[in-house]
Amino acid sequence: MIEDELDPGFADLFDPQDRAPCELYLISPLDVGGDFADRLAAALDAGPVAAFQLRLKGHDDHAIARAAEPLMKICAEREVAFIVNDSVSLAKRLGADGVHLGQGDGDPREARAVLGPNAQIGVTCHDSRHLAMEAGEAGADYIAFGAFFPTSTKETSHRPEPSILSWWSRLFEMPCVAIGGITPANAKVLVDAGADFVAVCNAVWGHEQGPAAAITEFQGVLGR
Ligand SMILES: Cc1ncc(COP(=O)(O)OP(=O)(O)O)c(N)n1
Ligand SMILES: Cc1ncsc1CCOP(=O)(O)O
Ligand SMILES: [Mg+2]
Repeated sequence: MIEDELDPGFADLFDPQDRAPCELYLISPLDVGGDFADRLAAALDAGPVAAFQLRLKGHDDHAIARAAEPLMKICAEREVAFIVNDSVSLAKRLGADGVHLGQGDGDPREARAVLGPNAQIGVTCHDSRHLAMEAGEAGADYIAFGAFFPTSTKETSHRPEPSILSWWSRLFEMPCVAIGGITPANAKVLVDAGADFVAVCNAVWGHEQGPAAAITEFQGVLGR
């Protein structure tokens, strides 16, 4: 595989185990109505969370902006980064901390020009080392690999091996996010491989005992 040939062989340049502890990156459910604001607050109060991504589909910007307002406040009060999925213009309009871009969601360079130097810009890289290096060159702040495990949250067609996280974290300081079907029961392999963040949706919002219980369970497996 051509991408494997890009590995220059500096296998132990950085040890993934020496990186900062892995942190939680929460992805919103598609419906943030009803009591979701209370559920978000409960989740964020249950343990450290680095970032929350508002991931809504099929709504116009006005509706997303209305939904975002109380959630942004909850995040800001707890110093949790508020990331908008898909839309640079919406991230700008909301004054969000950053934007997450898929491969079809726009160019990180244009996002930087619009959002400025302090914005967090993340880029989906599926299972591709090539896309990850491209995103790094384009000025991304983090790259995301996935889906590592089966998920019903999104249709996915890429299934990286955890070793892609080790490869990345040995060579680059830029943080890498692992996403896709991650639960407290399967996260450890990604943490040990070098994930800087695990991005999670269903394991938190769909947890039988509620989101706070999920956050507590994740805390038990995020240490290296
Ligand atoms: C942290 C993180 N990683 C990956 C994705 C997926 O982004 P994308 O490929 O654009 O798919 P959608 O989420 O837009 O359906 C993400 N949102 N966040
Ligand atoms: C948005 C996204 N991108 C790749 S997998 C995925 C879904 C993550 O949600 P879950 O943690 O429920 O699998
Ligand atoms: Mg997208």
